[in-house]
Amino acid sequence: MTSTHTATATREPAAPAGTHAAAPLLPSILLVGSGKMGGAMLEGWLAQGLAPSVIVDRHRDSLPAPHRIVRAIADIPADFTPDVIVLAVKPQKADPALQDLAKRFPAATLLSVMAGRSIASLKAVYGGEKGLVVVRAMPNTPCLLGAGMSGLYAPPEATPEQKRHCESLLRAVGETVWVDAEGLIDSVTGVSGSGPAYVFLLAELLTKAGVEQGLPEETARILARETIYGAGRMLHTLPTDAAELRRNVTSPGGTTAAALAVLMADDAWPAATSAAVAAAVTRAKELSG
Ligand SMILES: NC(=O)C1=CN([C@@H]2O[C@H](COP(=O)(O)OP(=O)(O)OC[C@H]3O[C@@H](n4cnc5c(N)ncnc54)[C@H](O)[C@@H]3O)[C@@H](O)[C@H]2O)C=CC1
Ligand SMILES: O=C(O)[C@@H]1CCC=N1
Repeated sequence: MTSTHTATATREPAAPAGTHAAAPLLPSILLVGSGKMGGAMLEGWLAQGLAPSVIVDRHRDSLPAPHRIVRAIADIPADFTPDVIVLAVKPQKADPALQDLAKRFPAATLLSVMAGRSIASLKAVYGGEKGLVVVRAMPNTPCLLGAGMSGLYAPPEATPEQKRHCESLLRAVGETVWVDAEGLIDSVTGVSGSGPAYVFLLAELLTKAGVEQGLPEETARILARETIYGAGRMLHTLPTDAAELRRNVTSPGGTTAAALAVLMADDAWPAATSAAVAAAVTRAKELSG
């Protein structure tokens, strides 16, 4: 994996939505799909200063001027040509949108955040027109708070400007890394694209375990949530790596050692985490199209 933004180089995430109104303009976009992922990115982009853009989604009603919202690709204003088309619909539902986009924008920079769908499959559906360049990205929903993590892959034909445009959009909502093989986007999906769900599951399970140990549910929920937040902040902020931070909590012969003996057994978290990430990557490859 290559990284133009290493963890140390871009340690601080983009500011949360609403705090960077005077930031330089991001490129203009045509965002197709403003659901959980497209909508999360859009909130950050709007806060950061997006060049006049158009959003296509039946399920979104309003957008601040000068941006425009339309319900279908056929309704995109005739005077509008985006710097980047961002495709954030479900991978299994992208083909009709791709075919409509191809008629309107035969030459375009397409930034796909869809899990699995390969560049080859997207270009095959887009048609034989010359000039389509597809960059793939795998963001995650913490983009909503400017704390996203995105992996990007650009094919050799992508120009520096196309790469810069795509990277600037993801950098506006969090941290970015470039990978140097398209298949590694599936690996990114298994780790950080789906990753927030693993952490939310941990919060659910810690809450349940706390209740089993006699805590009121709301108390257990707060303990779990704030523990994950605090540990995440330490990981993000301190130069210390995760293993060292874990050891710092673990007194010899103490309570944490007792818990970790259960969690770190070969057939417990080490095996379950590897199998879970592998399952996500396998599913991404099934969706490749
Ligand atoms: N949810 C997540 O955490 C992540 C999702 N992704 C990717 O983002 C994409 C979207 O996922 P979600 O946001 O979770 O799904 P979603 O179902 O919340 O959003 C999809 C949106 O696309 C809209 N849509 C569907 N067909 C359309 C069309 N032809 N034209 C315009 N809009 C259309 C729907 O109205 C909906 O609002 C997927 O490809 C997924 O793989 C990537 C990273 C993380
Ligand atoms: O579950 C999914 O397929 C998408 C991609 C990564 C996160 N959500």
